[in-house]
Amino acid sequence: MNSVRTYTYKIAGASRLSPRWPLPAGHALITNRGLIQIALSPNIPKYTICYPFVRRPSLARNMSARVHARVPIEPQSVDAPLTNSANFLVVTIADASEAVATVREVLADIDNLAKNVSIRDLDASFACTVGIGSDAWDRVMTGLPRPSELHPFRAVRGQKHTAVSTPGDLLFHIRANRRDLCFEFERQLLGALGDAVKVVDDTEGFRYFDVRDLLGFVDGTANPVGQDVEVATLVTAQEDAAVVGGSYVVVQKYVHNMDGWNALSTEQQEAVIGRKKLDNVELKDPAEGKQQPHKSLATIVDDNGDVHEILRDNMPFGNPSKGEFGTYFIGYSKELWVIERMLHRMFIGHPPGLHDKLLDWSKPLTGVTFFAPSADLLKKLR
Ligand code: HEM
Repeated sequence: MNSVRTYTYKIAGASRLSPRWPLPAGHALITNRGLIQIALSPNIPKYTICYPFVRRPSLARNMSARVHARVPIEPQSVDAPLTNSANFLVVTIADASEAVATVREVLADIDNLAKNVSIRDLDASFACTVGIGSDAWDRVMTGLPRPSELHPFRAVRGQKHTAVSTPGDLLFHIRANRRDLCFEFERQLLGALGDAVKVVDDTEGFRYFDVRDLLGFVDGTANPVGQDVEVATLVTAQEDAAVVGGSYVVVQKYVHNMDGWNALSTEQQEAVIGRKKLDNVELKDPAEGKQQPHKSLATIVDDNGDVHEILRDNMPFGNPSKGEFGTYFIGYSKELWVIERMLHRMFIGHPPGLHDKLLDWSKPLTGVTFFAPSADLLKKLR
């Protein structure tokens, strides 16, 4: 992947220069939306002001003073660490205009609601990320910019399996190392929302042994780490200057046919996933045109050879007494098309017809797309 990173800051009274991409390393660009983007190579520290500015060095001199007063755009806690417990709460918003007003109030104040709970154990890595669905965006975020790629989840119909599209206006991805913190936050949140919303799904996820899913495989290994998390998940001005710092979020609640899965040999299961079960070592990809494992179908390489990563925070869920065993898939990306292409390759197959065999034992019950705006954009609801 390209090693040049682009950071975006809000600055006061920015002037206008027409965007020119890609921005070379060590160059900065002032956009017409009051944002400055600075492309840095790894050997230039993050907060250095870089010269020359694109096109107009005289403007650069004027701007440098203002850049010192920059305020980094604050994302939501998309990059929160993997935790032991989580709730994936999906709700729809009632029709009444008072309902929208209540939702706006609660979302604008969500950081304070989170503080109520997180302070009670600062080591528990409590975080809540709010996602807003396509239809709800125009109702809730009135007067604020709309993410350019945001649209309702598009069902993907393969020959054998379908990625269904289901309702959902808001997602609350609640995470903590303590179940009681997730519970308490959800209690306060739903209390504040009252009958402005209707819960369509609330899945309680738990960490299972060494980060394994209920199929027995370590899940999350190929996630980006360190600075690559931000690169994979947060929209920059290159993708969409209006919603910088936000992230697309796709969720799907899968249930597994455990009897069928357990009837396979370990080698058959490993061929489905593309990794060894015990030590998690990656298997070699089969030849092009042959049945591909899950991990290869979910790897997106563009025409330039760049890999487009996403951040997953999948969680097992279930209830043995009801025969329920599942994986809640959640993927964050700065580009919605990346997750959509993964789904296409999984359900239609690559080549078409050779779908992801994981689906023969995993059925999605839901499918919803959201956009998690930056924390700054949420505060604009105040
Ligand atoms: C039943 C649901 C699913 C299960 C149990 C599951 C499990 C796994 C496992 C065990 C791995 C290999 C280890 C790792 O890198 O994490 C993996 C990789 C991956 N999965 Fe899934 N997955 C599921 C659904 C999905 C969906 C719906 C997507 C995307 C739309 C997805 C995207 C990925 C990606 C991007 C990788 C890493 C590929 C790589 O670069 O090696 N997964 N998954």
